[in-house]
Amino acid sequence: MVEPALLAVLINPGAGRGRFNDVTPAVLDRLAESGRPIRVLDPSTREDAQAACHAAVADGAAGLVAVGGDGTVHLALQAVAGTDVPFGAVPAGTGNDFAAATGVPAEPLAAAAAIADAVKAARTRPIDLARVTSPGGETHWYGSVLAAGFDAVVNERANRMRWPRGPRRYDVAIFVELVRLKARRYVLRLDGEERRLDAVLLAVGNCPSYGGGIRIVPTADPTDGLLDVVYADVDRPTLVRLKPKTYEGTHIDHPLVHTARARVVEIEAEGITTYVDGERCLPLPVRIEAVPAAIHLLA
Ligand SMILES: Nc1ncnc2c1ncn2[C@@H]1O[C@H](COP(=O)(O)OP(=O)(O)OP(=O)(O)O)[C@@H](O)[C@H]1O
Repeated sequence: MVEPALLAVLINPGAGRGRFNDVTPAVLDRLAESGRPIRVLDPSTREDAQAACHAAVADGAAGLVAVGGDGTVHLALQAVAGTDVPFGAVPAGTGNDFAAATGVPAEPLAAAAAIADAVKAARTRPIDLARVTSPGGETHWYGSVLAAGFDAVVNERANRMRWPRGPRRYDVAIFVELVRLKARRYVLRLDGEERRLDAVLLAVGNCPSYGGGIRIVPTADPTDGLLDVVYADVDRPTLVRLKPKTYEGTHIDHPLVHTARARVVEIEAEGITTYVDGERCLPLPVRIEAVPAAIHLLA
């Protein structure tokens, strides 16, 4: 008898500061209700995790499931994008923005049950991804948001800092970068149409949010085949006042906050390394392309 193709499950035990580790066995039980043998991938480094995802896809897995937050989803997306291997997300991170935007149940066990059902019924939904390319041809996929302004600079500073640990590091990085805040000169090309602008904030969304519910690109829709862009040139007090509004996405009502939509977005500026799905990505300049139906979501 031929064994049915197995369901590969990438688990990030560090996601959500480990607070979902207790439910992992029950998540695996739910996934097993799909009737597929489960293969758990729990590599110890990000690089091993990436390699294990690619190997699972190359071996013809029936699906690849990421149990973790947006960083874990990001790793799995690099392997499933553009293939026929379906993808499932079980939200178990600090930020689960991709899962939230694509209609995945917020509760890990409910998400796992929905994936098992979808596998059994061979039911998937097409979801767009964005593909970022450097001038040298290096490419990365992302699901949620590319940050190329203040938020990217804050991430970069926080990553360089050794102290303090935990979320306090971000508070310190935000403070330092607010003090140093200055607009940068960008060249933005939207489907080839060039805009030269000064901005402190520039984000490109396939989905609306990052950072666990910050709706920085609130109009983004991962099923419309397009990317949404938000940029703003505001001073320090205005940026601080706009921050709480980003949770609702109402910052885009401010007259100095601009939105746009395109299939291909090109960005140039000096001294910025982009962040996608909360992960360090390519330095500018980059080209970002919306890729319709790049994954088949189990949900
Ligand atoms: N199996 C793994 N082993 C080691 N690192 C991993 C593994 N899976 C994912 N990672 C990395 O762990 C980091 C955090 O993962 P993720 O974003 O899923 O969790 P989070 O709790 O939402 O994130 P954060 O700690 O940034 O708040 C990411 O950089 C991701 O690439």
